[in-house]
Amino acid sequence: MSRPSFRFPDGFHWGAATSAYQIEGSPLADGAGPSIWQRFAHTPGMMANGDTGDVACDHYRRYREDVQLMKALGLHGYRFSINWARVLPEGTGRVNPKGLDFYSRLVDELLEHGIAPNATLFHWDLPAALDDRGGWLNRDIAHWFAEYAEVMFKALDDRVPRWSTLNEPWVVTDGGYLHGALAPGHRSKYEAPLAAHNLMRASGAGIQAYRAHGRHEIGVVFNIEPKYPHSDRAEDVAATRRAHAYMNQQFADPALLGSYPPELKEIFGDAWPDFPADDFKLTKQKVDFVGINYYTRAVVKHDPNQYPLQATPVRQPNRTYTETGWEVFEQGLTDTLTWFKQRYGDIPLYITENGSAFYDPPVVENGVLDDPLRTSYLRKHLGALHKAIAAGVNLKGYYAWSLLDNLEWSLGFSKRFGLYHVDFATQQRTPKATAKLYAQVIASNGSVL
Ligand SMILES: N=[N+]=NCCCCNC(=O)[C@@H]1[C@H]2[C@H](O)[C@@H](O)[C@H](O)[C@@H](CO)[C@@H]12
Repeated sequence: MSRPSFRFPDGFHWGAATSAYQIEGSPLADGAGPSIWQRFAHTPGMMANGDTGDVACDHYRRYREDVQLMKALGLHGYRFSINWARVLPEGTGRVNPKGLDFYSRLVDELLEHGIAPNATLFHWDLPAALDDRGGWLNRDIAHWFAEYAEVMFKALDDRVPRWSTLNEPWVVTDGGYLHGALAPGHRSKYEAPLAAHNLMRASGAGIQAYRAHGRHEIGVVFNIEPKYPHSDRAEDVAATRRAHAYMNQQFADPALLGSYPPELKEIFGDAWPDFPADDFKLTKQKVDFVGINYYTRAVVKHDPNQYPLQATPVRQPNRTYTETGWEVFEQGLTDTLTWFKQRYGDIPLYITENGSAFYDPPVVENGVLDDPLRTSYLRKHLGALHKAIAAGVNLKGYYAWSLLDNLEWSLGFSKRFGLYHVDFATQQRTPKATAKLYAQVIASNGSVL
């Protein structure tokens, strides 16, 4: 029987992704202001092993070397984020030319090597100066973000073909405002919905600014984690519906439908504000694409003690789990994409992040570090993409998470997602077997799978 062909559509865009605080290092160099992650990482007890982004992958200084790694993979594009506080040290007003210059040099280096820049304006590292003024809890942040976005568009839109306003607003509010595990470390059921709403107001204002100044494409990036009921009991089905609305609709609905799902009022009760109707004229903007970050699924059961969802994930027997505790479940990627199209219409989609953290014994043969579990994850999830495309999903590209092993936020450097291994003591980059496979996938547009 002939092997199934996994050839992807002509022109399919293959990339890799990173984010500023996770790889750059030098967080306060050349006039940069502190971000909330610079502040959070230096707060005792917040970071595994006391790890910080002070050095990380030293990308701020080694970016030319890292562009060579991208070129070696044959990447079509590179998704990176901009540290807002490098460019606007106080978050608004004064522009730091050296901060802007770093991103201009990075973009030029990418273009020189035929790699399309894909810039994310906000990947969690809010300027600390804005957090001091209320941050995502202050409705003025929609204007602060639009001002920052306009500075970036005027500086780089001549060379950056694709922009995203936000990366994964759900993680910002769930981790940073409800549970407190991420910066800025708040724990409030009243703050989380306000932050979520202002994130989407800001995203809308950023898109409006792009329509006035930009010439290419802008979108927004959501993490979507499909939810499956643990049983067909009504309480488990209802818990699954709540979990789905909370993670997968809370941000896409105001952005793409101009409303919130009713489950959010059910979840937050008196903590769910009555938002002004006019706000949805701002949150809902035409997007040129949506980025979807997919990692895993959740099997959900009712749990009256779990706050605020009254739902909890159920670990599945006889399944492979990654180092971050995420089940390898590639069917969830296909299901996510077909669901997204069914709910929001035929919007061009990119997988803007997909990858896995596994422990790899440091066995290097012929200059390559073997990582069979990560390679298997990639193969399975690219196969799942192919199924979604065959089902009619308008998928334009895929960005592997991540180019480099990097700072996995409060989990530190121990969770390694990179196509390239990083020895953080020496900063030596070493390709993993998954990098070699990915390069073959790109060169053959998927046919090698
Ligand atoms: N339970 N559970 N569920 C899965 C929910 C995942 C939420 N976290 C992400 O998606 C983050 C995204 C982030 O952009 C990147 O900066 C992170 O390094 C990766 C890896 O963690 C992923």
